[in-house]
Amino acid sequence: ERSTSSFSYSSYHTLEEIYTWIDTFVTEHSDVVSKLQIGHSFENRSILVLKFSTGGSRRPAIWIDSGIHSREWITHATSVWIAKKIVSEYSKDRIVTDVLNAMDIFLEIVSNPDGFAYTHSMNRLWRKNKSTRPGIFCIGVDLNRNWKSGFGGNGSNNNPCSETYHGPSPQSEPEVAAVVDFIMSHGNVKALISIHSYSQMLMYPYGHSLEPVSNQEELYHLAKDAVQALYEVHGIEYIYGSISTTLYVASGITVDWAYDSGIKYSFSFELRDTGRYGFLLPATQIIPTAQETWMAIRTIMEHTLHH
Ligand SMILES: CS(=N)(=N)C[C@@H](Cc1ccccc1)C(=O)O
Ligand SMILES: [Zn+2]
Repeated sequence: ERSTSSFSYSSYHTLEEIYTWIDTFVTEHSDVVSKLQIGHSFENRSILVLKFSTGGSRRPAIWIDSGIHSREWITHATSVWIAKKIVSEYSKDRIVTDVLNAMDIFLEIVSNPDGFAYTHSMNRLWRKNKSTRPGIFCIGVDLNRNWKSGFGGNGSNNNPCSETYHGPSPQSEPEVAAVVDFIMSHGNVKALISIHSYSQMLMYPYGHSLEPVSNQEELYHLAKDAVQALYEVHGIEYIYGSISTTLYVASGITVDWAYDSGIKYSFSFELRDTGRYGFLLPATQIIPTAQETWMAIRTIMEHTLHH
């Protein structure tokens, strides 16, 4: 469509609709937003990242990704709404203005485009990417088990038919390698937020081990403040803590790699709900979910700016 104001933020959209929206959004806000292509998926779809920047060069940055698990549709929809929120709050909201005057924000809305297209075409509950390998008869790698930190450990699976198949080697998947290459070459990413659904949780490393990270106290209190900011919007309650102690042991995950790569503010969200609808969250909950999630993310951004 010609303008993002005719886009329905309270509906779920296809990959093509989101990619078209991205082009319109960048055109409309070209003073602050640009579109980067950081790579291609296994099936050769573009992997796109929105860059929010008000100037400078190689400013400290915040990375946000959603949709690594393709069936978690609420996460892409939340990221689209948040993209719009960032540009509408700049020069209005003091925290957003301060953040964007000092830092860049990178937002990868569709981290698993092949899987996402497949959830629209063939299998709504597809989770993994769509990679195939000779002699292996099951499709896809769990992109939240393919990262180097703790790769192949407990809470990931060596069986290609498993939903938590970690792949043949760390970063074997183009969708993961593209993000690793981008963040490593940028070299100044201070915070990473990886958005999943569902369970209503805000978690931080480690997933692959029970040992606390060095700044565990700081992350605990930041998560507490973020969850409180979220709660104040619609009264939705989140639990928070380290992944391995709050949820389960999971190895080769995004936030463990980020943390071990020096990104000390690494978080993973599990958005609404707690299982009533699960991955099939009704579209009527998109905007309320995005509104509350934004307040938690804004809290994390503010802390990152000042520490
Ligand atoms: C329901 S789910 N698949 N999003 C749960 C998700 C939990 C998790 C999130 C972040 C880091 C580690 C683990 C996973 O198993 O990958
Ligand atoms: Zn997930």
